[in-house]
Amino acid sequence: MVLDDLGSSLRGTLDKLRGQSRISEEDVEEVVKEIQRSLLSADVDVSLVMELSDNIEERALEEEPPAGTPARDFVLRIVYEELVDLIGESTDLPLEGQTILLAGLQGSGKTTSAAKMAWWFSTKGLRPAVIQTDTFRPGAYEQGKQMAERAEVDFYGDPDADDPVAVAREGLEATSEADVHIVDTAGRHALEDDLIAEIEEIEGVVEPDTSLLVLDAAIGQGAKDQAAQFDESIGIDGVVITKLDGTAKGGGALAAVDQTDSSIAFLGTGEEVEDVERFEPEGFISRLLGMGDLGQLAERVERAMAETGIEEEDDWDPEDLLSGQFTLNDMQKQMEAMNNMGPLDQVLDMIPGFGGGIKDQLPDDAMDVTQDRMRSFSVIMDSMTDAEKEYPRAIGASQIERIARGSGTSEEEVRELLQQFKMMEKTLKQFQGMGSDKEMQRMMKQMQGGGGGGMGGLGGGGGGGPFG
Ligand SMILES: Nc1nc2c(ncn2[C@@H]2O[C@H](COP(=O)(O)OP(=O)(O)OP(=O)(O)O)[C@@H](O)[C@H]2O)c(=O)[nH]1
Repeated sequence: MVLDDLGSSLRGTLDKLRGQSRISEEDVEEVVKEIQRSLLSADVDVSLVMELSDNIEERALEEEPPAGTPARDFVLRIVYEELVDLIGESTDLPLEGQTILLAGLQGSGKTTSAAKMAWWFSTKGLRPAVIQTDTFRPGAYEQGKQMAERAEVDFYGDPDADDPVAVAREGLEATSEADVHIVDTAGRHALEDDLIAEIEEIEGVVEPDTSLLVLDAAIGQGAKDQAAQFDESIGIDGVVITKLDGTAKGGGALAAVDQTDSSIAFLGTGEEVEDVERFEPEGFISRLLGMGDLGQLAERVERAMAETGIEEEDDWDPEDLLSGQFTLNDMQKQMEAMNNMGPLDQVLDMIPGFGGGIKDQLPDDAMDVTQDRMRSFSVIMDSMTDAEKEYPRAIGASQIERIARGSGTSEEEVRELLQQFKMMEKTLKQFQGMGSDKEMQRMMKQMQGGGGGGMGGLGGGGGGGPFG
């Protein structure tokens, strides 16, 4: 993830300010250096880094912290505001009928992103269609068609055509019932004149509401020139950063955003159609700074529940993870849903207060429930009584023996299940009171509004002793 490194290094630096009420010039310098180091190693353009760090330095030294605000919170608020300012708002994409044109170099991820975005719009209740105008790359038609099938959205393309402009025109007609049209275009190795002329023609026919530049997160400094050229020919309104699952960088894309004076629309985080996130600057930066991002978590949970078949009335949301209301009876459902949400590591990062060090104190396998283990757990649970599932702590040796016999497993496996339950319960209890949606909003308000009090959840404050 872009700037992933920034969160942990910055937290370390900021933690040194804990307990201080005033901030010295050296402290500010250290924070600023840490930010520069992280941003530069994520390929962020040098001039952007300098601008950001100058602003932070100036404000931290010149602004007067509101009375009673600890130095750490004050600096953190400035860093947060300046990062929001640098990264900007998310590209405006209203949830209504519109046409989106995708541009980018070969292999940047346009075809994949077209299907992902269409999928995203479909989850918002719209009817999207993908129009594949890439008549240049053999296989683009088939790939686009398959991805659109996976996303369960309309698709138009013509494998035998050689005029992309005609395909664009026919595609819009053929998919006139769709609300959102996403027009994929051909990429070339580099920006060649014929590519530019072609995309200008397509743009003329399609008349997009929004033109997005698709960039591979690993692009680095080259992003700037590319963005400038596309911007000049068709006008770029936003950027889609792809392959963020494969690199810790992505800063190059920020230069493209800056160059085109645009914003980030979507982030691509994998090869599947669901591996897409609408870019949300506040959530993104909160996550980056270790404040968690409950918005994203809620969206993932919603999706995971749909896949697991957990009904709405089961009422399982991230708050349940934080509330400590946890029995063996529902552990199974939660494990399945969690498994569907992706690596638990990432999920935990989204919970406020969790990014800040507590996770590092957990044994590696604390919550590592593989599918095999889950299967064997569910066989064991089938041999338990309802009361045992409600109150697993009351299960004694003779019951363990009975359950093992009944489920055709060993006593050791039953103990392992109970151990897992205890670990999860204990871990979840640690979150209790550390963060909730309201708490998160309160923290954000404090950061934005400059109220006193502490950023309680940050830096892994509360929690009590984890596993020994
Ligand atoms: N891991 C990962 N792979 C991605 C992502 N987005 C795209 N890819 C992969 O990157 C490769 C290129 O993606 P395409 O969507 O074909 O790129 P394109 O820009 O349409 O390529 P051209 O049609 O040749 O211009 C494919 O193998 C995709 O599966 C992503 O977010 N993560």
